[in-house]
Amino acid sequence: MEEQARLLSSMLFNKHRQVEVALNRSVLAWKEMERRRKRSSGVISNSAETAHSHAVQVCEIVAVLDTKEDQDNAETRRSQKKAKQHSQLYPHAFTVSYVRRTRRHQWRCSDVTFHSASEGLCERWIQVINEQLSLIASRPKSLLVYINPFGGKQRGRRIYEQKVAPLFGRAGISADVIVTERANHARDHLKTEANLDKYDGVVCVGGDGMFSEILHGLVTRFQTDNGVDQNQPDAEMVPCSLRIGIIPAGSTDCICFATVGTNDPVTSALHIIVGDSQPMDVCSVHHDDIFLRYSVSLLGYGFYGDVLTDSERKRWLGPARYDLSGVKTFLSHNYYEGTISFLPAENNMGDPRDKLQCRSGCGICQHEPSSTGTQWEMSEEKEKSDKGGSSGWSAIRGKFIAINAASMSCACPRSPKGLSPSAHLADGTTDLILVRKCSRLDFLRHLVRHTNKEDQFDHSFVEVHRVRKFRFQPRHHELVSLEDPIESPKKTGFSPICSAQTTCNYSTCHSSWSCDGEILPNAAIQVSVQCQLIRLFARGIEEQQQCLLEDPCTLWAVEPSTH
Ligand SMILES: CCCCCCCCCCCCC/C=C/[C@@H](O)[C@H](COP(=O)(O)O)NC(=O)CCCCC
Ligand SMILES: Nc1ncnc2c1ncn2[C@@H]1O[C@H](COP(=O)(O)OP(=O)(O)O)[C@@H](O)[C@H]1O
Ligand SMILES: [Ca+2]
Repeated sequence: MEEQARLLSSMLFNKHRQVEVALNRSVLAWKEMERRRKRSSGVISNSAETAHSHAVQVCEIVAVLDTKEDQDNAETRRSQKKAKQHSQLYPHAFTVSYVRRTRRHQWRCSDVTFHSASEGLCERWIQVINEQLSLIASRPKSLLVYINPFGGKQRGRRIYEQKVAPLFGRAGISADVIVTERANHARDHLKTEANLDKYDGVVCVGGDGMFSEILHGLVTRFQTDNGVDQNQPDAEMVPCSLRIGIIPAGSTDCICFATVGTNDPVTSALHIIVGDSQPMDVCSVHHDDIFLRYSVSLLGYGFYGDVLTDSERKRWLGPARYDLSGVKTFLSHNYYEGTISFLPAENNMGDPRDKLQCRSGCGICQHEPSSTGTQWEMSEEKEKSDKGGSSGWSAIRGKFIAINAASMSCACPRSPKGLSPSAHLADGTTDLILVRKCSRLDFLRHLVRHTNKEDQFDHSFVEVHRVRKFRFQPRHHELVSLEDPIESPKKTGFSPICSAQTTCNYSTCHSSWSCDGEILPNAAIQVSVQCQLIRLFARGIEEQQQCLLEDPCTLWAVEPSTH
């Protein structure tokens, strides 16, 4: 940690022990005086929080508040006589609320209260800490919150009111809350009505489907306001300046899980409060040059499309609908024919099998969209110059059980490493996973590997490509010859378990695309990745060692500038 001058340093009391408290521009630290004397010959620990020395990054302070009389008295009531005397001697106090990391990427809000005999000193501490917090421009002050009361286990409203709103209140964030009354309420409100100038961000309380509504509302609003025609697949899109926060209250919560590392409402609320920012790729999906939808997580045809279609009929089951539909779809064991064409990403963009996971501060995602745009233009150039010959595009025709495009890992509680563990959140590419026709047992092996440490791509029937664009054409669109009738849907291995089809028509011989949990109306699609089109109130998944400050003791090394 770079040594910085202290802004403030005082002898205060915490839990009736004398502590030296010091603040510089980046760290608030405190250590017990008595214990320090006792361990003069001992080793000073390097960790962020030892028994004697504590440090909190200023950027992770949630709030500092004057500690009210009644809190003080409550503390006194709990303690013994000595403590009571102590609190009479030091009646003034302030409380710092800060982010504390717990297990599995979860954050909690902890409090530390410092007491003093001097009211003025406490006021000074509150003022100086607040001054430092106000310098953090990335922190939101005003938010627009949409709650889906019916997402997941229908706990969205309660989660917001009980876990999130109190934290926003403590951090001094004002929030306008809209509880949605119908599907697409949030999307439509954002598209046309909401006065976005009033807000520093939009918060979505719900699942991936609800996030998708917010995404569509915001992205469409920004394109409309800037005269961008979304029906043009090659239009240069305008990034959204408002960040989106996700309070997970859905069934899969993949977008939250893959960007934060957990689907925990309190953790998400704290990432919003500290003003995190995580850029994210968005795929635009078109059919015959008509805009269909945007996707940030999974575009899945075949298996995942069929699971979703079936699960929609079982919404009343809540999140369990996916398990039931998953088993049913697995047993159906359908495969689908078609041609997938794709424009591969440049070699320096890594490979879906390179085991380089996208983590907080990921180097691959650090490129500004403009620089990635340059590479993109090079690909476009290559594509144009090669027209008629062997272009940069590749095409694969085949029989597929699943075609998945994962623009991020798609990690979620069901699959903690995700569909494509090395996919990047903001690199301008999507990982195309092609699962060819195989036996049920092989497909089961492939699925099970999503839940353990084995490589789900290490099968002869699975291939994976990192791409910037792709197109899919189902076979029934390619073939019109009656001499080559198409059966539907195709079964592999055993005889059909679910309803057998004997004739083919458009509706039965194709699957559907699941687009972040919404069904697309067309099977033939064109997809382009729009690099870093949106930003979330998140920071990507933290490496474990990022959870510790380097050395809180460095703050003690410099002389105080203020007392
Ligand atoms: C034998 C064990 C097999 C386990 C396989 C697990 C593989 C799970 C990968 C899940 C990827 C999820 C990608 C995200 C999809 C969501 O957008 C979508 C909608 O979410 P929500 O709005 O919150 O409901 N969820 C799904 O499509 C669920 C897929 C479940 C598949 C079993
Ligand atoms: N008030 C509402 N009534 C009905 N549907 C809604 C409402 N608000 C949002 N939705 C829709 O509910 C769907 C599922 O929402 P989501 O929050 O993702 O829950 P889940 O993860 O359980 O699918 C979304 O497609 C969204 O458009
Ligand atoms: Ca990506």
